[in-house]
This record gives sequence, structure tokens and C-alpha cells, in this order.
Amino acid sequence: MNTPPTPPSAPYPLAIIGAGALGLSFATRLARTGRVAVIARSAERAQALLQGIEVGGTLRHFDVFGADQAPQADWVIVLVKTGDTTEAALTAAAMAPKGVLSLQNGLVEDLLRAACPGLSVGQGVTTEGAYRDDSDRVHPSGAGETLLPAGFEAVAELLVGAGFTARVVADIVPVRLAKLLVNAAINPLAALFRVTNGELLSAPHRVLLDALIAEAWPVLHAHGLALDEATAHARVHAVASATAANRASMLQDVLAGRPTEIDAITGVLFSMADAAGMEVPTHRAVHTLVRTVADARLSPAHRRAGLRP
Ligand SMILES: NC(=O)C1=CN([C@@H]2O[C@H](COP(=O)(O)OP(=O)(O)OC[C@H]3O[C@@H](n4cnc5c(N)ncnc54)[C@H](OP(=O)(O)O)[C@@H]3O)[C@@H](O)[C@H]2O)C=CC1
Ligand SMILES: CC(C)(CO)C(=O)C(=O)O
Repeated sequence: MNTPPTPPSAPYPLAIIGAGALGLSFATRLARTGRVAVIARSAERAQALLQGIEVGGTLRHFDVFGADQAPQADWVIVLVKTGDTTEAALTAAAMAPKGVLSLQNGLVEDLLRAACPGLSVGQGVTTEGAYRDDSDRVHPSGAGETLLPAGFEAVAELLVGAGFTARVVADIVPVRLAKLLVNAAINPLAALFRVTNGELLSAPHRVLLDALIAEAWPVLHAHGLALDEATAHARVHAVASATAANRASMLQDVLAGRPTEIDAITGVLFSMADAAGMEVPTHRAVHTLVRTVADARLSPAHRRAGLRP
């Protein structure tokens, strides 16, 4: 049995909270150029990961810790599913970092801020991809681009040093809203119809895809989305086309009986619509449907944990 790493006296330059698909893909690449701590949900999970886990077809070993034993780190990247954000952010705050960066989907910055008072927090966007299979193997599924908010230049430097395409953008808000639009349009429909992203571009799904984009656009535009309506449609179609063979993450979550990220995506859109005095009835219907479908498939473990889909 491998023994847990002894927390070093000097903080780790970087830690990743979330030993899942994206967290371990990032950690694998980052570990080639520097020390990275990986924080798993529990000591038991950390112990299991110390035996090694296959990432991209190769058995990898990480400096992995349970959340209760998390070491100090200069910078922390949060890569848990959105329903676990607050717990992960509390762990991050205890690591005494210079800053906490989320690269999750949905909008979670308010949750991070609430859990990390006085710390520099921010949410960026990544189009890196990865998935976990039924045997707990991680498959990186395509390199993308990672955009970070101002204040996280040091993290961008570490990412670039490890071979990522990454940069800080002056205004991250429109970038996050464009990603939210994509996820609010594609993910719930893929989960409901159980189709690949590409299939959403054809009948009978296309009409609903376009209805979700048309409803979300004025809300997101009122909050700072920089795309005009035609470009917003084109953006979502382009992502569906570029990821045509993919099963969207919400579909994967439903099929695996895991909680979905519907509240951090469509649920956040509701708050934004309310604030702007706008209606999003199709999104409300889709939200109810995803909740119902996901609830019915929730695994016993997640049901016991009291997590909501
Ligand atoms: N995968 C992808 O291609 C992309 C994912 N994203 C976003 O990145 C985020 C992570 O996604 P992904 O990696 O796919 O998700 P996964 O479900 O594969 O991984 C999340 C990991 O976080 C762990 N976790 C949960 N709570 C905690 C906690 N409190 N402390 C430490 N670890 C915890 C989970 O543990 P356990 O297994 O025990 O639940 C799991 O291993 C999501 O918001 C997703 O939308 C964004 C772009 C692309
Ligand atoms: C871009 C897209 C839709 C790719 O599948 C995604 O972000 C997801 O599945 O969560």
C-alpha cells in the first residue's frame, strides 16, 4: 500500500480540488513541470488514488490528499461538480492560498466568494475535455483553451508552462456568459433526449435548441453577453458541431445516476431572468424535466447523500 505524501513545509505552488475527469487530466499535465497537490473528497478516496489511476491509458500517481488533510498551496483550482462547490471552496480556503480559481461549468463565483471571504476568487472557462469511464479510468478527450480572470496571471503562467493554451482576459464576464449560453442550450436537451451534441442540430431537437437560445439570449445580453443574437445562435451551433460525437456532461451524469449541474446552469439563468424582469418559460419546463428524469435515476449513494440532481 502506498503511504500518503507528507505535507511539505513549503506550500504547493498549485493544488487541484476534485480528483475527477478534468481534475486528473489537468494534474497529469501540470505534474510534468511542477509540484501539484490533488485533493480528493475523502481520505478513503485519496488512499485508493495513491495506488494509481489510469489517465489517458497510463497508470499515474499523484500527491493526493483527502479534503481533511489538504496541504497549504499558493493557488487552488476547483474542479468538482457544481453541487459540491461550497464544500470544495471551504477546503480551498483552509489551504491558505493566494487565490482560488474555478474552471467549472455554470456560474459559481458567488458560492466561492461566500465560502472564501477575504480571498481572491474567480471563475474562468475551459474547453479542455475529459471523461471517466465505468472502470474509473480517465480519458482526456481533446485539448482546448483556458481563459482566466484578471488576478490569476500566475496560474496562467503555470498552465502555459505545462503546455496548456491559457491566458488571462481583461473581462471574463462575457466569456463566462457565452459558455453559460452553450451549456444552457445543449446540456439539458442532450440529457433529456439522450442524444449526442451533434444530433441536436437536426429535427426534431433543433427547434427546441433554437428556442432555448432565443430565450436565453436577451437575458444574457442584459447581463453582459457580448454576442448579438445571430452570433449567439451561430456560437451554440458551432459548439454542437465541433463536439458532434460527444455525450454532453449532463447526459453522462444522468446515465451514471449522478446529480446534474442543472441548477448552476439553467437555475442561474432563472435568477438572471428575474433580475432583468424577463421570462424564460422553455428553460423552466426543461429544468423541471431534467430534475424529474435525473431524480428518477439518482444512484442510491447519491440519494443517501441527500444531493439534489
Ligand atoms: N469533463 C469535462 O470535459 C469538462 C468539465 N467541466 C466542468 O468541470 C467540473 C468538473 O467536471 P468533471 O471533472 O467532469 O467531474 P467529475 O465528476 O469527473 O469529477 C469531480 C470530482 O470532484 C470530486 N469531489 C466532489 N466533492 C469534492 C470535495 N468536496 N472535495 C474534493 N473533491 C470532491 C468528486 O469525487 P466523487 O467521485 O467522490 O464524487 C469527483 O472525483 C464540472 O463543473 C464540469 O462541468 C468543464 C469543461 C469540460
Ligand atoms: C461544450 C459541452 C456541451 C461539450 O459537451 C460541455 O461543456 C458539456 O458537455 O458540459
